[in-house]
Amino acid sequence: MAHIHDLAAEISNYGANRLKTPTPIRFPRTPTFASMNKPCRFEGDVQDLEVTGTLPADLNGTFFRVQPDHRFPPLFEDDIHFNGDGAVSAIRIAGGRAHLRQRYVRTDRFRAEDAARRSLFGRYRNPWTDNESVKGVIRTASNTNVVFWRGVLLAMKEDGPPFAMDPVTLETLGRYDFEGQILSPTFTAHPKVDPRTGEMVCFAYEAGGDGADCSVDVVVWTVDADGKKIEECWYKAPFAGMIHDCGISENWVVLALTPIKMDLLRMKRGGNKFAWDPNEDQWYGVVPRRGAKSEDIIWFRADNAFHGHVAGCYELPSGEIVFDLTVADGNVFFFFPPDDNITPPDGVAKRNKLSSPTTRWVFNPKAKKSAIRTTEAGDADVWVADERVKPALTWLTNGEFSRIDERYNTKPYRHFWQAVVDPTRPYDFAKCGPPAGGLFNCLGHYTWSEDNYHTGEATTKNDTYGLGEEKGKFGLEDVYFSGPTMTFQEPTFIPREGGVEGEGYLIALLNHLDQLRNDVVIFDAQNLNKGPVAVIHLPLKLKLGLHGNWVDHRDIEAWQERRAETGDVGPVQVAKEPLPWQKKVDQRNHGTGL
Ligand SMILES: C=Cc1ccc(O)c(OC)c1
Ligand SMILES: [Fe+2]
Repeated sequence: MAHIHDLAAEISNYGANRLKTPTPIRFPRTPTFASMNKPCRFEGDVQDLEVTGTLPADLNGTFFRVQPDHRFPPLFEDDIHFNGDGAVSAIRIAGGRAHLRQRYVRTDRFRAEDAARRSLFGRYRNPWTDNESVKGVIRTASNTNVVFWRGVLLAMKEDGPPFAMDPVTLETLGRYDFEGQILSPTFTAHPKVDPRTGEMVCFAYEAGGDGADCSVDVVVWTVDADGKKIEECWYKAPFAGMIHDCGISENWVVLALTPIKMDLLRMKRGGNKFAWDPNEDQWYGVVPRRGAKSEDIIWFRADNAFHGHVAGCYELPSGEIVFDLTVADGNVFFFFPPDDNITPPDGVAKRNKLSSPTTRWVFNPKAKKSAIRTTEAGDADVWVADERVKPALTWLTNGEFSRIDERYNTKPYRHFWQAVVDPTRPYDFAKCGPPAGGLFNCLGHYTWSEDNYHTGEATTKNDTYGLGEEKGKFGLEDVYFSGPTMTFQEPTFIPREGGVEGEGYLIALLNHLDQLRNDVVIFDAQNLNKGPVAVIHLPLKLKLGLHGNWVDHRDIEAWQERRAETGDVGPVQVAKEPLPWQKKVDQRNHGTGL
């Protein structure tokens, strides 16, 4: 008889792709749950982490980041990383010491599954694959971003509302509806704060119904620095696709609509929510930040491509909008392949290797536009620019997760940072296997050249706009290569108090793919090539996360005072009532005696 350890690899809880038994706990033996992405599921605290180098004495704050991390084995064996429960890590740095705290976000989804001690929610953003018992329960896993807002940490995923956590204890306080002001079924994971006004500009897509009906309704809000919703306007998108990130300039919001499309029939059949459409354009919706009306939107379209994350967005003296983001030349989300019923397989262009340059668009918000009608938008107009757009500039950086010094949101900026893919560097495949999540083996610091840096006062040399293909033509590159057994997660910029743009530190998680363990690395943000100034060693493996942010501890303390019972703002109020779409589900269930 085989030894019990030899059997482990052969035993599966799945048959025909379905979870057959919730116990004993066994995750699928698929790449989604292997290597760096083996479930972590750790909740706890580690005080006084080991450090190599010296933690800068002026650092007093917390690096918050979030990872998808399935609490239970999923209902479907082929489940995807993006469907994991949000687990928030907080790296608290002060007085030259560092500490780790990690907690799951107690979403409604988490609580329902925790009570049942098994998974109940099915495929990514497809409620037709759920257990009947969770009908009407908010499905979001809050696994994409953690944003500090007016004293609370908001854990966000674009398929549902944010959940508020205490930034010190990481206790989940509850669903956050902005004190009853925002009741949409969905909410972005990429809100943007205007450093000049303190406003948060946010949006939602698939926002018109229950958040799972493939609606083309898009909404953009502004919440002011005092927490009051001061702007709200609803728009129609040309199709039900994904709008993951946005940019804000002083007067405009730019929404990037990516050609991965939802399909309700496919969902009802138990299939994927999204499918890549290689025949669809990439679109950019431009709307005014103030006093907008639904017909003010202008959708610009360009050749098919896949959006990454936004670096900067600002206006030129001409009134045109500069919008910079990485744009890949194929389907980055391989787990949402084209739908054979919609895109015949032989019509799909074969792409063997994706390139992901930093792409600059210059949009004229006054461009001529025409109304089109679509089945999805019904009687409503969809406003589309008459002329297609082309990139103003394509800088052949090859990375993702662009970040800037966010004190320069809405303004001309000079610096950005990315997790960089450099396939020419050595990689130890024997020790590491395929690099889970992508070969982000470098961190890059990019500085736009004089010609491509628009201070807002200086006039622009228009001749620098052109389709240059040459690497390095558009600015300077400062890169650090981690080594053949390591990759990076998204970097976050930490500004130095009183410093100019880009002066400060860069913090990121480092994946040791051979040891299956993580470090936290801190660099001088302008000298990545010199290597980290400090490395914090975590005694465990986290998972591949999405986004993170640094919060200065003085901000947390100031808000603790304001949010005390006796403070001028008072304790945060979490949602007290179900969302409007949930109330309708309740009524339906009463009607049928359920
Ligand atoms: C990176 C983008 C992205 C887009 C949608 C998601 O649901 C998500 O979950 C972690 C991540
Ligand atoms: Fe993102």
